[in-house]
Amino acid sequence: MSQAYLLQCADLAVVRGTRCLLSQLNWQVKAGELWQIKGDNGAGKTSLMRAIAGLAPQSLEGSLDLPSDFLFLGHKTGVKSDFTALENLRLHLGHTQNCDDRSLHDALDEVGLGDYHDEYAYRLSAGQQRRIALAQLFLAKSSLWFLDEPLTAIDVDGVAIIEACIERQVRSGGSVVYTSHQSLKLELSTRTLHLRGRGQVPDVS
Ligand SMILES: Nc1ncnc2c1ncn2[C@@H]1O[C@H](COP(=O)(O)OP(=O)(O)OP(=O)(O)O)[C@@H](O)[C@H]1O
Repeated sequence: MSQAYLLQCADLAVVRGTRCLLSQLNWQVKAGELWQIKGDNGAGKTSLMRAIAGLAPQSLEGSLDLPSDFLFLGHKTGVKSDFTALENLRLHLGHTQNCDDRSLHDALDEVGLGDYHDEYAYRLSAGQQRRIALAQLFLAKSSLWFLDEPLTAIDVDGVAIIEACIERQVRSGGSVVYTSHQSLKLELSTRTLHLRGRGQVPDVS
């Protein structure tokens, strides 16, 4: 893969069941770029991200090249209710990111969960549970982030935290690909991949 590109898709198609969602996707993401995947409900934004992230390999056709250490935050939190906030964060990071306990605590503080490190997730609100997952943005060393609807259930202060994380990632030479039905206020130019649904070729702009 060329050094300049973090993601390269060639002639990609995404299929769910018998339904082709998109086809002939030729798309490259360069280091330092911010991309928004747009499209109506059901156009295939989540399916595309999950397929690229390797979570639904059976739905993907075509060729794909990306770094192995990418970060994927799905629109479902994946938080386990009978684990504490700290345990969940440790679980999310798995073996891929070697983080000491201090860094984990600091990340939970950064997302406003300072008083909840040892609270079981089932005792946290929807937005607080989501913030556990978002704490990864303070720990991930990945060059490429995929964020699927990161603003879901997040309040105004939380949105500002996510915006700052995205800005920092892109300005430091990483790349972010995100979906959102809400607007992000970012001092960055954003490129767009527009999914038109029904197996059509997406627009790149
Ligand atoms: N589990 C599933 N099995 C089969 N088909 C599915 C499944 N989940 C989604 N689909 C199909 O894939 C299509 C795209 O869904 P997807 O969640 O990728 O859309 P989206 O663009 O992210 O939508 P939204 O904006 O509503 O989140 C849906 O219209 C549906 O037909």
